[in-house]
Amino acid sequence: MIVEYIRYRVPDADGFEAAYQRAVVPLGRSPQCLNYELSRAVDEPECYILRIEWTSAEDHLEGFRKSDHFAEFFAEIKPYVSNIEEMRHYEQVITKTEPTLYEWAGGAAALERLTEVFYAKVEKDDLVGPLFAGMDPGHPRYVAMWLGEVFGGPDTYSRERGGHSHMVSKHLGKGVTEPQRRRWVNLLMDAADEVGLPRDAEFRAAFAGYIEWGTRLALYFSGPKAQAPRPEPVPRWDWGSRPPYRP
Ligand code: HEM
Repeated sequence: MIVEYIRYRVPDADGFEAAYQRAVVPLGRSPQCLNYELSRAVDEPECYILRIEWTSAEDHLEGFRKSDHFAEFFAEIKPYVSNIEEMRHYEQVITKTEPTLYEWAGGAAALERLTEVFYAKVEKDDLVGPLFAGMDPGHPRYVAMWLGEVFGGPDTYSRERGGHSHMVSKHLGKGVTEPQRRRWVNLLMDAADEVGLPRDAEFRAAFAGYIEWGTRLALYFSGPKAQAPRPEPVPRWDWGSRPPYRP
């Protein structure tokens, strides 16, 4: 993640804020933008800072800047370009951070244990087993790499396995049914208990949230209406509205 700061000095506060209200719609829709915030200086109301979290500087410059979202965004804020005093990408050096879901889960070793136990169950299962007939022996490890990256660990899946589009393409045409999706979820949750993934409510809610979301996407991408995936970064999942409980 990289943070872009844009500092403005703008006399026309109302017009500027209204333009940004419109501009953040395409900005927020773009997959490269993780978050944004526009703030006004309390002691000097002409000064604004726009803070945008991007998945990476390259995703910002090569992905967002070349997308239709950028064209829409730029059309709104173009009149204020000459008011920019600084525009830079910043790397975080020191921050107050929560542990990632990856760290909380126990890192790569815990996720590899999880997927090993899970796929052993999958292979024996009458409903989902046939989908995985002839499965690549590396599959459990690849899925552990994917989960690790999603949950805030290293970007190994992107670097070694072709990232988001490769993962999605593996599901195309598989024709997964809703009962199969649900069985996949149930078996994964059983495996999570069996290998001792943390049982606290906050972790399990975030974990289940991603699994619910991810399996519903897998269902869609495996089905007849699926469109080929657009290039986009591996999704990142975090604690949501419940950070880890620490008494
Ligand atoms: C959160 C949900 C899911 C995640 C994170 C996930 C993850 C993955 C990943 C990373 C791959 C590609 C591995 C590689 O790099 O080769 C893959 C392939 C596959 N997934 Fe999923 N998946 C999910 C849901 C599902 C569901 C619900 C099903 C079916 C019930 C399913 C069936 C398959 C199959 C059949 C393959 C191809 C395996 C092969 O190469 O033979 N996935 N999945």
